[in-house]
Amino acid sequence: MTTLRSLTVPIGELSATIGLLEYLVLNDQLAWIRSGEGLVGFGETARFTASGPERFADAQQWWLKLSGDAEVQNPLTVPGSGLAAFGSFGFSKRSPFESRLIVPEIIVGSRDGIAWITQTTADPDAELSLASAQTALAHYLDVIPVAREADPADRILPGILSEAEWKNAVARSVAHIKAGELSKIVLARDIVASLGSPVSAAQVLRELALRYRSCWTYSVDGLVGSTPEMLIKVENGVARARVLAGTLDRATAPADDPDYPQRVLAGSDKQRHEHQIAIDSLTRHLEPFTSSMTSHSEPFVLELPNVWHLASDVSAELAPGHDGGIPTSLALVEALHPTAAVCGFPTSVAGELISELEHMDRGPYAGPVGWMDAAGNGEWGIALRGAVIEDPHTVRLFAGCGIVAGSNPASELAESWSKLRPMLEALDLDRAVGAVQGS
Ligand SMILES: C=C(O[C@H]1C=CC=C(C(=O)O)[C@@H]1O)C(=O)O
Repeated sequence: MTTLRSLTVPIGELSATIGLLEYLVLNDQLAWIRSGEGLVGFGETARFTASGPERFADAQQWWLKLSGDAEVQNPLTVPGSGLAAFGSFGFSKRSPFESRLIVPEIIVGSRDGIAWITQTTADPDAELSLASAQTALAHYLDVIPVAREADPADRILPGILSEAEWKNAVARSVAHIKAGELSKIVLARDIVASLGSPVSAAQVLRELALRYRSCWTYSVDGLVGSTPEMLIKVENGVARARVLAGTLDRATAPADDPDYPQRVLAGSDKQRHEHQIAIDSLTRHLEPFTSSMTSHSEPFVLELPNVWHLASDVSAELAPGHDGGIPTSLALVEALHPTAAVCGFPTSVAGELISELEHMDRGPYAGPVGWMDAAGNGEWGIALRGAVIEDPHTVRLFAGCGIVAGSNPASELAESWSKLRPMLEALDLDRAVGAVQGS
């Protein structure tokens, strides 16, 4: 294995209004942005790939060795500064999708008003200095951004299942739940954006990061989106999660009824049941790694531009493990994925039923996506409200819905469209939806 060298240098403050968004220029951009802050990566110095049930453990082993051997110069103590990797993991242990960790050549980071640049090289003779980092960054930024216009040939095509087939799968899920085999399953579907002119991933990311400022906008190797759900983040020994389950579409909400989300979402037994299963699964799996844990006693209503969600924030002090060390963010990801917000309960029964009823490989959709650093910190969202860019003209969008005994197939289908909307808007395809609905 090669030995990496990395240098981090603080840089002046970023633009207060757009922050890191000005660095979103490439189609193969690595990104993790919330409210203009986070990490943006350029180029690639090291990569790890794996699939199967051991993908998290293998990635962890690779990262510990790589970061342990690296020569790191980092004057900052900010999570994400110094040597760091972006990552995306497959949802299923049976998926052929290659989970990956990527160490970029350049990272521009920003957090709580502190900004920095990190350069990482595998070349033992390469110069590492602020000047070399700025030269490399300038080279990546030296592209003329092409503004993609909606193309008359743009189409939305049905995915693996037609709408009727997917509603049938929801009805079959409800029957399994009523038969007592499981209490919740999260059933997903895909649609395909077929584009007349090539997609601009950078433009999609900028649109998402501007519209969904409170979400985590991500981009790793063609997986792009803006997720409202934090699987786990670790910062200096403290873990935090944002659990979501329970959804209400804002597009069909009455304009003159401010209590509507509280009454219809927070007041719904069906939605609260769906949420409770998700929060229970997260806290049960996180608890063994903690010395104390706090969460809201009641879920709150999270308002996003497209939907309202029932949400619970969890925070926990991490306890040292058998080796005396605090668990890394990736170790927690391995323990927590897949939660009942994207799989169901019991996990194994729901997982089996998902493969039987969805008829598709989720790939990285609903898998962990994010970054980690050499100190064990990291932020791993759940790859929701996103898409896979399969080629410049083909983008596959995914959305899923928690199904419980009280679920109705037509309502779940409508809910899945509300979750597809962020990506459809970012692709300028939201007006084309009517053409495929009802297929
Ligand atoms: C599975 C998805 O959303 C999950 C997260 C929040 C709310 C959900 C729900 O209400 O069904 C889902 O559990 C998705 O967006 O594809």
